[in-house]
Amino acid sequence: MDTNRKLKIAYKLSSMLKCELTDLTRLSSEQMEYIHRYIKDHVFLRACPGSGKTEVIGLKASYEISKWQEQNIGGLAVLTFTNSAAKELNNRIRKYSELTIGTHPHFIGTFDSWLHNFLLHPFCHYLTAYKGKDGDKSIRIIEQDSGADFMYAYQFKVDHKGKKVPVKATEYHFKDNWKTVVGDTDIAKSIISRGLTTTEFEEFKTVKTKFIKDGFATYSDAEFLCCRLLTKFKFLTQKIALRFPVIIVDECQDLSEDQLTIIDILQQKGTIFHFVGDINQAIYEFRDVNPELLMAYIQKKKFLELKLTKNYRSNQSIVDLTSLMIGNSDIVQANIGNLIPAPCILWQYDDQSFSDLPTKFEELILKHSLTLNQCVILARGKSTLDPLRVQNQNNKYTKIELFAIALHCWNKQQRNTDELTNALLYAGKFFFSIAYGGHPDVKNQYCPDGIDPVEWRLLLKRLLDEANVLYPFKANGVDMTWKNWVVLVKQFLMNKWFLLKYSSVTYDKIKNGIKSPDNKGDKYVHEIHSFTNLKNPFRTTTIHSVKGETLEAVLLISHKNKQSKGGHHSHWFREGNFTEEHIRFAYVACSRPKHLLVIATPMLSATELTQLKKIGLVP
Ligand SMILES: Nc1ncnc2c1ncn2[C@@H]1O[C@H](COP(=O)(O)OP(=O)(O)OP(=O)(O)O)[C@@H](O)[C@H]1O
Repeated sequence: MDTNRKLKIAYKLSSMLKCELTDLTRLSSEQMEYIHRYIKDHVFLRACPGSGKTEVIGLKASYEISKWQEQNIGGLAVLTFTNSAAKELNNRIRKYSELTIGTHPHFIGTFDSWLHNFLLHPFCHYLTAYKGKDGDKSIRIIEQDSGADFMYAYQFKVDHKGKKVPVKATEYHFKDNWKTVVGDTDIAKSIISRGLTTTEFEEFKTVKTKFIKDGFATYSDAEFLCCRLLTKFKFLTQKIALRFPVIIVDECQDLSEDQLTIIDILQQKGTIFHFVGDINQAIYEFRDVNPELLMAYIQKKKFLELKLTKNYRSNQSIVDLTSLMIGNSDIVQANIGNLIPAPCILWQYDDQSFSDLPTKFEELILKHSLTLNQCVILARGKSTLDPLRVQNQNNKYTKIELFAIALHCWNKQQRNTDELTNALLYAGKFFFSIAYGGHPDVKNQYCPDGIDPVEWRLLLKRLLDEANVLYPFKANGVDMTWKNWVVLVKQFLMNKWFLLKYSSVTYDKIKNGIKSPDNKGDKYVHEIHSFTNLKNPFRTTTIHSVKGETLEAVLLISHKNKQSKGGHHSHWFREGNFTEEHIRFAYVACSRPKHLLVIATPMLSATELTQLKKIGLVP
């Protein structure tokens, strides 16, 4: 698009929308092209990370809404997949358009809320004959992991691996007009994958039918029921297609198979679809999302493909590295310069240095004057991160301090999950280090070899409960010093030593190691409170939870062993094979930061090191 045309469109839009001319002149030709594009063609806007999708959809929707009166029928739907993304879209559209209070006849929200409000709740009872309660026939959505008591009415037992295993109606769903059952939990998947007998299949179906007839559905059931509704009641499909003649789907890579079926039915009745997204950021395989199906659909229906190829988020080094990860040979241009000379860094850790990673990251952040709360530590799974969530500055607690912290976390009023995890972790480390030899493994709360991890956890819980005599760290209402507290701890350990099954030493052998921290004998034990508040200063979270975000720096940590499901660096960087979901997870993580990306791996072989250097990481 030449400059004159771009300027002309910018003038036109600024007179129609609530925005300054400069908001529009900074847009790229690609962005402008899509915003100004005729709405009545099916479009796939293929966007690279950081290409300003949200901004572009906000402007596009505002522009279409401002012209909508002419069309006089139905409304525009702008759909996305998480509540936070829906909120952000809503804000952008309101910022540029005249929408003030409601959005009628338009709809801006999640795909699920759109489906439930316009199809499931008002019409599903025609399909299921649900009688409703007090005249309300809307469906109650039940979470897949619901532990509610009433769910026992929708549970049955299946023979599996020599045992009777309970299965709830929330653990699976049907597709293909009740012909196929799909597991949604590990156990249901495992049962279904070994093949169901006809009787078992019928039992799955009977229990699900009862669940649905009683007015309940999981999210997957809701999609299935909506597919059934649209297939069975053609007049309804026609009405929905007229009600929403155009639908824009943001983050289209997250569309599930059933959602795609719903789209296809409406498309055949005339609804126009605009898909906006990045196929390489599809990370919802667990709920039947397969980007290949989406691409096949786009090609079959001959969607017009437009592209956003400029990255406004990250510097060129980060952009180049992420392109290499997914085998993208197109040039993606970065629009910000390098603030840091070599912004893609590789660290290697061993068991000792692992816990120092946050401190090392903090030093780097401060050195480059980045904003701490815009920097995040990421891993694929929580287990990699658990040991890093809380620690003192160098994580070198003495044995007795570990025990005091464990008790402090355990006895917190309204203990949250982090505190529970930490209490077990610190207690595990304490008892492991005083009573057992061997290789410590943080994963199962330092469970010693030969002990069942569940048994170990129960033992830790029992010891922490029975140690309530040692907490709070007071005697007769007065704060205790370490010197005095050690005496009580020793007494406790002597009495409870028999509980530490298979310990490799006797209490007598270890008792001298139970002592006050160096130079702290006369200090108060309760000062440990401030230790436990010394959280690692970073948001420490999984890749899933930063999807769609822009950050200043990311430390992405590889799990230490290859057995981790997609959490090890060898699952992320695969020459010649770019289709696996593990790679897309790493791609989402690496494409979040603006200025700095650090990848921390366990010690690497020479070949691995060469491979990581080749994609642009600097050791
Ligand atoms: N034309 C532009 N000029 C300057 N900055 C822009 C432009 N378009 C978008 N941006 C900025 O680029 C950043 C990334 O945009 P955004 O978060 O919308 O990307 P995205 O396409 O949704 O990325 P992802 O899919 O990776 O989450 C934002 O800070 C946004 O304000």
